[in-house]
Amino acid sequence: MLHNVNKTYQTSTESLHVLKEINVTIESGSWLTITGPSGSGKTTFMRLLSGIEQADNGEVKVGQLDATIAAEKERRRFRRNHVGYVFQDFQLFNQFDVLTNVMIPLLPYEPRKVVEEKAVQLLDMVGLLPRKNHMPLQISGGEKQRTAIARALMNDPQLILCDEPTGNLDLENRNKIMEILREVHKKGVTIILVTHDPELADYGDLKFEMRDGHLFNKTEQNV
Ligand SMILES: Nc1ncnc2c1ncn2[C@@H]1O[C@H](COP(=O)(O)OP(=O)(O)OP(=O)(O)O)[C@@H](O)[C@H]1O
Repeated sequence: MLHNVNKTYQTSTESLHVLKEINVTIESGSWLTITGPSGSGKTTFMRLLSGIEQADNGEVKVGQLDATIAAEKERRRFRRNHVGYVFQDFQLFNQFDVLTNVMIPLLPYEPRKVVEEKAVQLLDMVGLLPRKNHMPLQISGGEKQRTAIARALMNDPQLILCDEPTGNLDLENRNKIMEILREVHKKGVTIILVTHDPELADYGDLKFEMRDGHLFNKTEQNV
């Protein structure tokens, strides 16, 4: 839930008011899609939800976390335990194989054997078990994104933030990624998807558009 939220970035030369009076309530288990021009504030919105950034004012509450007042350490713990983040550019570690990339988020916290078993299960779910020992540079873009999704699911997140997850992919891979996200959503995970793809923008229970830092609810117009 975001209530009257503003976010400004301060650079050496200017103050950039990126999010303006954002108000939105997202029910647990829903699927929210956000479209909007480049630079309108979509990624910043996601960064507030994940607790990476903090708002200037207003309220940001995500599950049990009051991100407005929580300290950095608490926000990091919340992110680690409850949030999965999927990026357009995958953000895999090229020096580690697919399996290790998926294991990374949990490795510091659980026994290696347990982590590996879980990573193998998730790689199986996204259809990548045969690629588990490949390096990221040896797999396709679609496979990289499926690896990144498996990694994002390692902590059994209640919320998955997908920032243009299919932006670099062809139609076939886009559809595969969406199919996986749909399966995850069926299990009750909340999904927030930022996309420029008009077909994907039509997907979801809630449809919003970000324009110049304002978030507009487009849901009613589509029902
Ligand atoms: N750390 C930062 N410091 C200063 N300005 C920033 C910072 N991060 C983002 N901005 C600026 O804030 C504005 C919104 O950025 P944001 O990444 O949220 O947009 P976006 O809608 O996600 O764009 P795109 O669709 O291109 O990813 C942009 O003008 C960007 O240049």
